[in-house]
Amino acid sequence: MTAELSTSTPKTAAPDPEPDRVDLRDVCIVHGRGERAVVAVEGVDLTVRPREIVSIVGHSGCGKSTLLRSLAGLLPHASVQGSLSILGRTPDEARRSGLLSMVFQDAVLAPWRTVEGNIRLPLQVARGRQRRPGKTISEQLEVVGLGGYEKRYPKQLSGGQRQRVSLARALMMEPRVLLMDEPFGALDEITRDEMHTELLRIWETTDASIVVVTHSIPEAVFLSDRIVVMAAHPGRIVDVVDVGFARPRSNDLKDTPEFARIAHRIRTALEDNR
Ligand SMILES: Nc1ncnc2c1ncn2[C@@H]1O[C@H](COP(=O)(O)OP(=O)(O)OP(=O)(O)O)[C@@H](O)[C@H]1O
Repeated sequence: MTAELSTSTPKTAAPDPEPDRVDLRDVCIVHGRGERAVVAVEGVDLTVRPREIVSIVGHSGCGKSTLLRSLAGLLPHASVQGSLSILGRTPDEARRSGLLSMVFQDAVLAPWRTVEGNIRLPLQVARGRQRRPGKTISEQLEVVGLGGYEKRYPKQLSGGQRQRVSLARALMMEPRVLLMDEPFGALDEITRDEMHTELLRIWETTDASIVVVTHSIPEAVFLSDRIVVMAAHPGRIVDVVDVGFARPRSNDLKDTPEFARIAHRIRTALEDNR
């Protein structure tokens, strides 16, 4: 499906933006222009409440990463239509002020910098434009279970440890919204399970909402308060599933019938909308 959007469309906050939530209204995102334009996302409405964890699942190419990148203000303004409000601000403003940060699948650490140097990097780039960090680097490393690792280099860390550093870096400015794109996709299953409980433990120490893109249904069910199921051509939301498990959650939850029931509903929504 192709479409062309006005290049003058600004990426704006919603008309009456809620100051405490992420709000998307009728968001449409087009990659490219003219003949080559691809409608990656169409008609998306989504609200993420304070301290909510929302997962986005869907088949490859349905627009999950595109949607997440739009929330982070990482797409050209002209490609995004509709209103996006991050705690009453535009995505750009939210990212620049440190209200929002992002974790990617590959930890994206500079190999020539120590753990400490990697965590410090975004603070140096921002040079005072952001709010002051709430914790020291050492304190933040303690939070992610890597106390004493300041002087190590990325190559001296396991995949799970690198992702913890990436998380520590993202949390330095104490963001109110954390966006995660397949954060554990490159990890083996055992480490992944461990990182699920670790992420929830760390999240308990913050006041952040999390939006996480994942290909893993169990990961989505385990982490989330709500799961958004997307389908492709064009990328759109086809189901939203509430997950009511109490917190804190332990990995035993994954063996329960209720967990299986929710996972089944998600799988069915994905199959029905292939
Ligand atoms: N920079 C780009 N230019 C043109 N088309 C793009 C660009 N980025 C993504 N697309 C297209 O937009 C659609 C959505 O891509 P996106 O990466 O958001 O999907 P996804 O659901 O995250 O996929 P995956 O699960 O494989 O990562 C796809 O059809 C993709 O080919």
